[in-house]
Amino acid sequence: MTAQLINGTALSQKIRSEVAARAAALTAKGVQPGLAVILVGEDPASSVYVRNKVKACAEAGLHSVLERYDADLTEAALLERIQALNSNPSIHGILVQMPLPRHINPQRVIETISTAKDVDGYSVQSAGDLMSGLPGFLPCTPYGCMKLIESTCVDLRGKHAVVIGRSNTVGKPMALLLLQANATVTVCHSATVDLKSHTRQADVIVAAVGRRDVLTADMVKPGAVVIDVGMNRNDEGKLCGDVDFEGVKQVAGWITPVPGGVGPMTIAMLLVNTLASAERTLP
Ligand SMILES: Nc1nc2c(c(=O)[nH]1)N[C@@H](CN(C=O)c1ccc(C(=O)N[C@@H](CCC(=O)O)C(=O)O)cc1)CN2
Ligand SMILES: [Mg+2]
Repeated sequence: MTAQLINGTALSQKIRSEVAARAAALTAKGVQPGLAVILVGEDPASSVYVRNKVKACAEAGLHSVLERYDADLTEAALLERIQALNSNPSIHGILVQMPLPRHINPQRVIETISTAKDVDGYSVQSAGDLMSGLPGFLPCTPYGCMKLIESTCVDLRGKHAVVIGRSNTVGKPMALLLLQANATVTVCHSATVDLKSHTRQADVIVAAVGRRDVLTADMVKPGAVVIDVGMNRNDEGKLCGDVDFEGVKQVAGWITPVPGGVGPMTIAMLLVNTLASAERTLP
């Protein structure tokens, strides 16, 4: 058996076209959705991601501003910039690219972003909204993973989903979203005893650890849906996920590749959130 590929690049393109159509309609009503992207420092990967976000905005008809600062920007100066963007009516979403330099407290930064503009869905309020089933911005990566799972047409109701990883940005919100979709959810992590005994029972596995080969073929039930959030480098320096793709695709029913799976969906869902934020400003 060979798994069917879940193509995140194709799905993200489709979502971005839908965003473009809705953004055009909103712009015609006098509200062009606007995103502010803040990058502090010179991290090469982060520079690529913010460039891709700005480009994705332009392609979908969203207006964006990119603010780049040197790595020695003070936390106070960054908070001041965020406050200015909070009160700028042409900006509907504010995003501070992570990771930040070590002298800046990321939680303080995130909490300074107005909840109404927290399109990364990282704030305590957004997390609480998700926890409570209230409307709010969903964090882009787990939101994208849900869209990838939906695209398989596998009904999550009553299914066993195993999330490997418990980060605030992926693992925990992922578990809540799967729960909301009526799956039975297990969260595994670094202290989990016998990870394989859990994953072997799973109909859906989301691997979000940040370490390659966390999930191998012997750990997967035949036919399972496997979503790989990892972004690592193999011995040849090639990008790879947390899943042993070549092995697991022989067993799984569906699988996301890296690259071309979850990554592109993160940016697509950022556009969805920014558009939704702008739509909320209409009377
Ligand atoms: N404020 C935020 N910071 C960070 C986030 C985030 O959602 N908000 N997520 C990551 C980085 N990230 C977006 O910011 C991101 C990472 C990867 C991709 C992506 O498309 N990856 C490609 C491969 C790219 C490559 O070749 O290097 C893929 O998987 O196909 C998009 C967005 C951390 N920081
Ligand atoms: Mg807040």
